[in-house]
Amino acid sequence: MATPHSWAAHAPARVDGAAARAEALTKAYGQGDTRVVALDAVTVTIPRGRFTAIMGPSGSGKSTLMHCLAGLDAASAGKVWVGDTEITALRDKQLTRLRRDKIGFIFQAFNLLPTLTALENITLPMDIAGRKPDAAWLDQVIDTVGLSGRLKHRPAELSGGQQQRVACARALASRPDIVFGDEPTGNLDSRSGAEVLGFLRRSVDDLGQTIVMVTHDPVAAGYADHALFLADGRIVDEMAAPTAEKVLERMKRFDTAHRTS
Ligand SMILES: Nc1ncnc2c1ncn2[C@@H]1O[C@H](COP(=O)(O)OP(=O)(O)OP(=O)(O)O)[C@@H](O)[C@H]1O
Repeated sequence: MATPHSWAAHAPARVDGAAARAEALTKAYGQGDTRVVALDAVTVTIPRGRFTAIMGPSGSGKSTLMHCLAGLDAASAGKVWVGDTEITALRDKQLTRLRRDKIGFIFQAFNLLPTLTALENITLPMDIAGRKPDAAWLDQVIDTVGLSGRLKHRPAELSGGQQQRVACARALASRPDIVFGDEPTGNLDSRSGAEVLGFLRRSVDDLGQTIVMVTHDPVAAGYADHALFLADGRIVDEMAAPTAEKVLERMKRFDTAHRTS
């Protein structure tokens, strides 16, 4: 399977600054004896116009990091910025607006509305926000996801991979600054997963999108420009131009460390 070979080969035109960043980001759940530190003073920068994969063993804090960077979960300490906006300083209403206008989400479950067509699902968040989609951009997104012939179909008439491509198009339709994916291929067979990952890759290369994806799958991480590795709530390693093989090797070292600790 083709995976990106080098960072430079996939560099899009727009690679200026940080799409998001965190400084000493700490997230703890619970109190006293039941307190769990899911993120322990994480400092990280998500580069604009790149595809970043977040990897690590189960329970290492991947989803928590994504949720805090996306403003879905509040930090216990530290600061988070999306673009130039410090989201840890925003009130709920401002945060909701920022999430709606600047961030796209793709989840493991496709979360499509069964009664709406593919096209209606894609434009739903913008319809709710009372915003008109940019027609040229929407055409480009639909073209990139390869759904042009299926826009009138309802989710039940689409394969899992096609449904997730609708969810990808929905995340991109409002032209967000950053798209977060939490195991976006977790419910797909490997062929459908490859389709979705290929689309995410193209949205970075052709549309200049910024993507952050949490995944367990080394093959999925091989589509990214850059992988971050979390363990016990800390970033313990980074890898430029990851390949499935290199990521698998790195993940095996976690297993060994776990067995010997
Ligand atoms: N709502 C919560 N309440 C209490 N503890 C939580 C909560 N959410 C996460 N945790 C704990 O925080 C730690 C990090 O969880 P997180 O879901 O971020 O890990 P992960 O790397 O995404 O795991 P997985 O790969 O299994 O999805 C874990 O120990 C988890 O049990």
